[in-house]
Amino acid sequence: MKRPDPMPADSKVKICGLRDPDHVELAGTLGAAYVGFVFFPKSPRAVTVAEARELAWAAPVGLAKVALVVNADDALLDQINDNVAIDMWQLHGSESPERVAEVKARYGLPVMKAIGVATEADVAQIDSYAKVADQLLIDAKAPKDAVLPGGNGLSFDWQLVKRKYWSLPWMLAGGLNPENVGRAQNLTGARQVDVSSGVESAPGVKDPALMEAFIKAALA
Ligand SMILES: O=C(O)c1ccccc1N[C@@H]1O[C@H](COP(=O)(O)O)[C@@H](O)[C@H]1O
Repeated sequence: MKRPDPMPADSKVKICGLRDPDHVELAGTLGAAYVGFVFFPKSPRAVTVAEARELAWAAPVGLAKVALVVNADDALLDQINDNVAIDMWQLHGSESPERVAEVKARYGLPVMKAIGVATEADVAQIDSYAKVADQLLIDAKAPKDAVLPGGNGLSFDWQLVKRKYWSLPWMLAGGLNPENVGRAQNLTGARQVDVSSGVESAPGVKDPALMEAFIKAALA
């Protein structure tokens, strides 16, 4: 079905939580702009630094490799930075704006700050990060008892960010899948979308057919 408000030609897709080099290559071939590697041990998508190094090698030229960390200390960031050919940090914990600025200065790589949204008040705090981050990732706020701060396959009320303007690029995340991504893009105006659970057959297991369906739908 044709969309009433077609996405701009520069829509970008991030596939997060990849653990198989073949899937990294596939993501690039299918037209994803970013892949994410999760350095959070509690996640079913967690990879070691050594594994991520191999995954990064599998990425076709032009596919940006994003290191997802959660309240990581400098020791872990140094280890990743020294061993994995990453292009961007994704800070997905409760990092302060000051910590975002520190990470950016320490490594000279762009930083994408994830912000969990459930209410207008959450949306309001985005502005403090817009001053220091290179990109924003707007995700569903994790439930209080959740083990993971993201990657839970939960979406939020997209009306909260409908056609919002920030002075830097932002990415929509949280519970996206091949069926709902077009609607989410149309409603929010997001030019970038990120998915993890929505392209999996089981937690941590990416499904190539779902990856293809998602990327096609998001770039349509
Ligand atoms: O994917 C994970 O395991 C994860 C762990 C810790 C923090 C964030 C994580 N994933 C990110 O969460 C969002 C939404 O994911 P989903 O599509 O709802 O599963 C996405 O940005 C992932 O990068």
